[in-house]
Amino acid sequence: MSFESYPPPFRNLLQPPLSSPAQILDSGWGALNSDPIPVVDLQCLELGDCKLLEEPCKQWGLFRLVNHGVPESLLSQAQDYARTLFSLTFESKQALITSPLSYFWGTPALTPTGAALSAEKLQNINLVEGLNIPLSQLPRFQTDDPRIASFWYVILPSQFCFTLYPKLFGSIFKYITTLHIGSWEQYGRHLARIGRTLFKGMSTSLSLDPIEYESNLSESTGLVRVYRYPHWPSKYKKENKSAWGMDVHTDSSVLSILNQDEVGGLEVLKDNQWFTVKPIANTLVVNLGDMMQAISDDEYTSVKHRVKVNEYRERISICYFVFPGENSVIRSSNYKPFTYRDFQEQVQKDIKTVGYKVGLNRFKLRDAC
Ligand SMILES: O=C(O)CCC(=O)C(=O)O
Ligand SMILES: [Fe+2]
Repeated sequence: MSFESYPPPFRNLLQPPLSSPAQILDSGWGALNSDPIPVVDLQCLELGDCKLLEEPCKQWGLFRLVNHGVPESLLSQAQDYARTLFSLTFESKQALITSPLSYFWGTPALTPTGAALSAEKLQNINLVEGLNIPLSQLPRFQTDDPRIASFWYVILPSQFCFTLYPKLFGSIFKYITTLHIGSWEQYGRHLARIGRTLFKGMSTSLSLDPIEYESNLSESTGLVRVYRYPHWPSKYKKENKSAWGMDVHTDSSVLSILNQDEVGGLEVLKDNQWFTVKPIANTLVVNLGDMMQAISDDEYTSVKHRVKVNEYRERISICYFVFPGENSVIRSSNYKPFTYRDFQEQVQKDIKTVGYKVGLNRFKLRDAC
């Protein structure tokens, strides 16, 4: 572990990792069968079995996705690039990661331009660093650094790759690209495809109006957040201080799709009980966000979740988020009509003034409470 790669306020909290047994990712049906988290098979959904979404979306607001069609090598390749990128010094990350990408730390709450919302207004600093990648703005991105460019390419939907390839990348990157383009360009496409299929299944299951279905999920809003959580030294544990990578929250998205490495730390709340979402090889984790709860008129749940930092090892996770079109109006009987833009503005205001996100309750009709 290199201390220089961490934001200065994290450094005096860290100490060299204690040796820990190598962790091996659980895999196979045995691991899935002994796990309380519900499992959804994307292939069954593609064949039209939308009923299988009901219990996970209503009772949990979260499920594990299998048979998602993303090659395992692509999932781990993205994690490897993220690890390399975060191992750059803090100062290089600040200098190299420029608009439309952004580098943030201490909180996952960002302004619309991707900057971290002022940490002193937040209740707690979270032990997390992140890279924010708004997919539709990639054509503006330019860098010659092959480490960033190659990570970048993993995420990029294919149409952008081909348009930008000649303009953006230097000769080293061109070489790397030639070797890997076939697999890298698939990553962005796969996540958009999965989001689309899931939302279609949910809309069918909820009998949503097809016109609402079109406007409530806007692929052009898709963004990727890449996170690194440092390990948490045991001396702090002895002092009984708690350490969170991310405080309890709900996502503001329609859907969030998570690719996590083997370290683990994600927990979800169901019926007042916290459950660990342990890493299982070749599975993705899907969260329903606030927009999905509103679209479904509270039939589905925007799940409360949090991330604990690991005592021994840093963790990488990569999350794809998709939202409604900024100006498309969400109409449901429990909420006053609002757009995602209204919602975001309210969230930003609440974080600045009260220190946390109030969320959907701001839009709930009184009679519906
Ligand atoms: O890193 C994770 O496991 C979860 C990230 C998350 O909850 C978020 O980005 O909203
Ligand atoms: Fe989240």
